[in-house]
Amino acid sequence: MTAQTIQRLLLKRFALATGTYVLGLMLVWMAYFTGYYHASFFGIWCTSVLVLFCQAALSLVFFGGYNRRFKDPSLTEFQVLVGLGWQTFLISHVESARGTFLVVYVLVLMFGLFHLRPSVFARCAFFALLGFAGVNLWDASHGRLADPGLAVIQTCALFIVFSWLCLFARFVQNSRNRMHQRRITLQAHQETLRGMMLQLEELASTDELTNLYNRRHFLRIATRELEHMDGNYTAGLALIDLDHFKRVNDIHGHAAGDRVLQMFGKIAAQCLRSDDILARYGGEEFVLLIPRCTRAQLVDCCERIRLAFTRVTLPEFPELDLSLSIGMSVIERGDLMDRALQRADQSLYRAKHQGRNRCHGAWDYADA
Ligand SMILES: Nc1nc2c(ncn2[C@@H]2O[C@H](COP(=O)(O)OP(=O)(O)OP(=O)(O)O)[C@@H](O)[C@H]2O)c(=O)[nH]1
Repeated sequence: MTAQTIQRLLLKRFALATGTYVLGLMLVWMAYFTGYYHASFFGIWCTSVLVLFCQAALSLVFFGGYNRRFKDPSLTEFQVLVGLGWQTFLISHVESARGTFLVVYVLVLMFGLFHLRPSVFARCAFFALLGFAGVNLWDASHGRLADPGLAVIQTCALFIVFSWLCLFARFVQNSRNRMHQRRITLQAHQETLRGMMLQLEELASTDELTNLYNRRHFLRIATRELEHMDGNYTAGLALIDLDHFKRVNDIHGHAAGDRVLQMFGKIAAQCLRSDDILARYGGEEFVLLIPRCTRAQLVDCCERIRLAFTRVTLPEFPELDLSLSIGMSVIERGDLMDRALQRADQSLYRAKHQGRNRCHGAWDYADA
């Protein structure tokens, strides 16, 4: 959850609390007009203004984002304590209706049930009980408590309800912790799965001998590249085939052949830019796609690869004489990959038949 989403939730919660205060005040005024709230009109008016003023000040804190500077940006404990303070103040002004207003204690504490740590919640409940008992004791000491027995029963009832709420708060907190733990475990599993997916994708797209892309992956990304091709540019395609590779295998063994294939991958990659796409097309044949490339640039690049490969030496096979042939084709916007590959293949065929160790472009024949 982002900080913004959390703040939006906190604002909603604060608005809910303010709405509850307004309803509470309406209840107090009803109690006043029905004769159950004992205060002067000025007194109840001042209390109402003060309650609304407190909420207005808190709204400045929340809507100004200052709540984020606190360790607990929801300011739940503070809000609950303020609510309990007002409730105790209300209780001290009602006598026969005191029992009716007890339910407001539960309402205020419910506000902190899901957010406060069990110990903090218990502290708030204790504060509420102390307030209620204190008001009754104060009234008793001033001879104003009409029914002391009822006050004792009410205090005991509050104690039982608060104890139950404390247990419930602990249960809620434990459930939340368990869910949090599960979410973390789930996230860790997701990370592992994502890593495994990446590994699988890499395995499925890479030729394990040369570490180059395989044919399937090349066709996928090359086709995508052609689809997004800019009409102002052409792309270069080359089919590269190692010359007399069968001989390498036959004379020096399969391991030597493998080393040569790996060497080619390394050497060719050194001659290319990072966005050029080189792949093993099959056996000792490779394919290269150079995005945004002119005919001249394609020839330059292929010649560079050809010459670099002829200079390759393997210390364990010093007598190896390596070369390769390349068939090239330029792709324009709207061209099909299959057709471009066919042109490059025909050029490669000609390069082979004209003596190998050379690069041939499809345009050489098209223009002729
Ligand atoms: N060592 C090794 N050899 C391979 C691999 N894949 C294909 N080959 C061999 O590559 C050789 C290809 O031979 P040919 O298709 O006759 O081609 P060539 O000998 O290079 O002849 P030209 O292409 O006409 O120059 C075969 O002997 C295959 O066994 C591989 O992964 N490792």
